[in-house]
Amino acid sequence: MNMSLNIETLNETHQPSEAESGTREVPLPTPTELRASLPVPAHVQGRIRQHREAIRRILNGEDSRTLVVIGPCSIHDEVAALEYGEKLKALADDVNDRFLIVMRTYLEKPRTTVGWKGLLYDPERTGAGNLNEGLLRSRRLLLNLSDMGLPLATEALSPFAMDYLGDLVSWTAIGARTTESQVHREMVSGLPMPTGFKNGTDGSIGVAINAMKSAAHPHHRFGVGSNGAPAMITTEGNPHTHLVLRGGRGITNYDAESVREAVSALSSAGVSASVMVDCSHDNAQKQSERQLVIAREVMAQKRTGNSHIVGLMLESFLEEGRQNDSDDLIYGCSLTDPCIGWKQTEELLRSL
Ligand SMILES: O=C[C@H](O)[C@H](O)COP(=O)(O)O
Ligand SMILES: C=C(OP(=O)(O)O)C(=O)O
Repeated sequence: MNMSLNIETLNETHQPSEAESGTREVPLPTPTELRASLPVPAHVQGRIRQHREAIRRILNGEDSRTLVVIGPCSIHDEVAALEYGEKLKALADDVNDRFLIVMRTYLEKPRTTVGWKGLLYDPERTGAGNLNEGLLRSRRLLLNLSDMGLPLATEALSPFAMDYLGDLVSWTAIGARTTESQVHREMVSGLPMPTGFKNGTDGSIGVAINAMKSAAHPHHRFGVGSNGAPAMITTEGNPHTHLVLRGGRGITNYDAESVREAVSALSSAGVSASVMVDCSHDNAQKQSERQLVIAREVMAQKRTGNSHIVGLMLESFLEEGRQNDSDDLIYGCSLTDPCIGWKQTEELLRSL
């Protein structure tokens, strides 16, 4: 793997310039440059195409397995993420007859107000931000995880980030805070992988339904061309989208009645009625162990005939819970939302 694009060279050749407003600029490599310096080997590219297709088949009801998008709320430590990935890959192979397991590799975090925004923005978590380093470390991590044979999922928060990393991703989420955004809907219209739209933070599913309709359409949007210059990007429309139920404003929406209502609204709107249930976020009300109860309850709905439920999302890491950032971090424990630990994860997926 060619690692020749290094941060020092980039920062030397592109000195920050002071704009009139007082904002600062640090140039970044173009997406083409970053992809060329850390390319995806041909065998991994082939596997990613297969993973995307396997997910599409589940969404279309052609494969009865359950799609499980699982992993840390956010990645702050690549070593722990790789250890988690190795364990998850072994487990995924064992339960492959029932589940298609996709690892959450969330490198960007949407914040309610402010907070650490993820490895991509601030890999050292100093608050200073370093997108050059964040891009290199994020792409390297996704390459290493992909090389293990794991399908990867992420939340696409900045449309620019997908230009740098999207070729390594098999399933994408648009988060509750951005489902209503036209810019995100336009981006999904051009994404080559299946994408889930979360319901809004207030629990509304109408915004996700509108997002699915919009993303299925062609769009013209602002973007960056392959030479790194601004370009008008024309997208074809992404027909492989679905709703993710994550609860909202403290109210859950994973129960049979809520799922039925969602399926009926999706069907009336003429969009895909396949639903993934996010067992975390407002459904779990920040109590990680509630995810276990929710996953069992949702799988029971599926077993008793609700074929519209195609997937689960779970937040899981090596250690249970969460921690505040400090100089004395617990290895493998989330810095953002609480996660179930590895032991709980393994027990859950083997027993479901
Ligand atoms: O998934 C993680 C969080 O719920 C999301 O990023 C919002 O976090 P915040 O409310 O702590 O900012
Ligand atoms: C931020 C996330 O979810 P949501 O958009 O549902 O809050 C997430 O899945 O990490």
